[in-house]
Amino acid sequence: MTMMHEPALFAALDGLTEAGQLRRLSGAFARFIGSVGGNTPQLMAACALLSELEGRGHSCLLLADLAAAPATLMGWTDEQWQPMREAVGDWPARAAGWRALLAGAAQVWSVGDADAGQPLVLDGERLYLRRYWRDETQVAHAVRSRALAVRAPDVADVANVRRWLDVLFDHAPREGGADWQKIACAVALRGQLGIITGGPGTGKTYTVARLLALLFATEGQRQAGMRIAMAAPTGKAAARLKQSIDQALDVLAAKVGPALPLHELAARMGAARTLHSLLGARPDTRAFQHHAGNPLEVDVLIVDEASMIHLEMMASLLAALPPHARLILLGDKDQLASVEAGAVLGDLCHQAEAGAYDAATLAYVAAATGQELPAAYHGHGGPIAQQTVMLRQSRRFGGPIGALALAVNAGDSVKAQEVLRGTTDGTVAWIAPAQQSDVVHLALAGRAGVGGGYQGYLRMIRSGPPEGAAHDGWVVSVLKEFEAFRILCAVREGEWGVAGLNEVIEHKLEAAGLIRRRGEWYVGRPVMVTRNDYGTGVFNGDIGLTLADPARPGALRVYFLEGENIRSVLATRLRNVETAFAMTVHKSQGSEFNHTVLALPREGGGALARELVYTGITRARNYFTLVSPNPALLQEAISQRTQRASGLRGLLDN
Ligand SMILES: Nc1ncnc2c1ncn2[C@@H]1O[C@H](COP(=O)(O)OP(=O)(O)OP(=O)(O)O)[C@@H](O)[C@H]1O
Repeated sequence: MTMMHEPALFAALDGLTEAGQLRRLSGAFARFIGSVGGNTPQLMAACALLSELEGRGHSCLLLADLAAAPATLMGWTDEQWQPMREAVGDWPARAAGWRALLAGAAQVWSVGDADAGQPLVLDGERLYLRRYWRDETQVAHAVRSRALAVRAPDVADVANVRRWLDVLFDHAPREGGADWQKIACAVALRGQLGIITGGPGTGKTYTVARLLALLFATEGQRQAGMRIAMAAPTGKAAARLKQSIDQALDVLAAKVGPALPLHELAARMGAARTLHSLLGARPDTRAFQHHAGNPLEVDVLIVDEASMIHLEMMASLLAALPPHARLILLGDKDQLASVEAGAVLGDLCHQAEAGAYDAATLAYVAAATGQELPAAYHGHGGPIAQQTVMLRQSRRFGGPIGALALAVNAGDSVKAQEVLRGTTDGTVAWIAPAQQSDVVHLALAGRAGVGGGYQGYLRMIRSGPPEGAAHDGWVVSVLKEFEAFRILCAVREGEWGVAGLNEVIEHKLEAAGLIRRRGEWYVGRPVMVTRNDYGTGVFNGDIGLTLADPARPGALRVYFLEGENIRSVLATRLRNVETAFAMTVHKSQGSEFNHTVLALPREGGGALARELVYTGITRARNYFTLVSPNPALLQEAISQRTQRASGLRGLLDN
């Protein structure tokens, strides 16, 4: 049956799609929902918005947002919004009005009522696609029960913990004050969940290596069979985690000597894996081999770069973890959230800055570390806050890059501009207003006095391996040289996006004689994998370099660096890849480059926010260059925060 309102509403949805403001999928979803039950224009409009928001990373639609200002929420102009507004007619101005309306729809399950498996879920003041509601509820439940499983260690145990902590952290923090690293270890030790957040170089891996040693030291007989696994969302981040932990354990082993067999611990840990591989991803299905019915065989699981984990993955991970196992999440809560829906780490850490530690935690921390936390960190933060510690002092990020990251994170664009303009030692530079040719120049030769640029690794490729050098060793050095520099884009499309910049950079490198393009594949082409491919063992986000195959004249192979090792795949076997001289900030998470260039576009279009700029800056190890055609845009980006609608915080705090 065609309803009276449908033609106008369909036209409005199509209009928004054509204007690039609505995914085709969102319009189709609204139509689908309208076709499977009684249909009102309000319900269909809400569905289109819900689906659109899901595509932008939100896990639900807040009815208050729906009632207040959908155009602002969606970033639409009044003109773009009006046709939909008119087609819908009566638009309730209060969340309660929407709630009553949606609760009456046959396609919506109101939590608490009899469940008939409807596709939409109304939970309080939030409307969900069922899958996200289920994932969110499961994550909240699993995380809470882990956090609540805090053991109250007896006095002798706490004394033992304190003794070991004093051995493992044998000097006071540099700037005085609380030793958050030590506190993080103590807190993570007492339960099945430990969340350690902090910016780059604040010692997350340093701390977790000590936590492992502490576990090893305090578990007594149980340590012998302790199964430890390490994972991260990407292969690169996993390899980095493994490398840092191994190094930290080496240093520690030398320090503690035979009192603790740390080499044995390191040997027992094995490689770090991607979450996909840990959970046993299978081609063509979202289901994993490991789940509640077939849990992972681990006692301790350390997961790095947790800000990149999306809601569905977190739900799968928690489901697959046996109840007795300890989960340690490491990550920077201020980084960009996952591309897919959810901002799980941000939600879990929403009280991390404040601490909000209750009396029991404060007493335990005092007993286990000898530290009385200042009143500013006291509170009633709920179970997750008790198991969360934020590391606040960066060891690597002093100087202008650190100051810039701090200013951006604090939303202080005046300070950020001061650092960008006032830095004279070359560590930070701002090219604005910039031309595309400025980026091209950086891509070729880097910045004067600072270096970088792609000519270094391309020259190494042209010269080939030195006499007598092993091929694999040479490939590692070429890959490392390539990894020293990267151009990051805030957006995908347009002159200042990934596609536009890759095109002009390739052109320039070819004109300079550094690459010779013969069709899609050529020697020196950096590529990024855009889809998991189980056949070849490459995963979304992996970055490789194309080189001649030493075993097959004329053939090309793509080499991927993992720690000190390489993996390679014949170029012709890789289907879902794109050129990666320039890549998005999103895809750069989990990586760091000696010199990082961040290119902002001419206009923001709602895509730019503080988290994106912060994530871009913190990818730089020693040098950072900001390139922007429109200097005013930086301020706009810094003032905007990414807010993702989710019910997770509420569920966690209840
Ligand atoms: N308490 C400390 N004393 C001495 N050195 C430290 C301490 N904490 C961290 N470091 C050193 O600082 C550097 C950064 O630490 P680490 O790699 O653990 O930081 P991170 O937070 O894991 O960084 P990333 O964000 O890159 O993962 C390392 O070289 C580490 O050895």
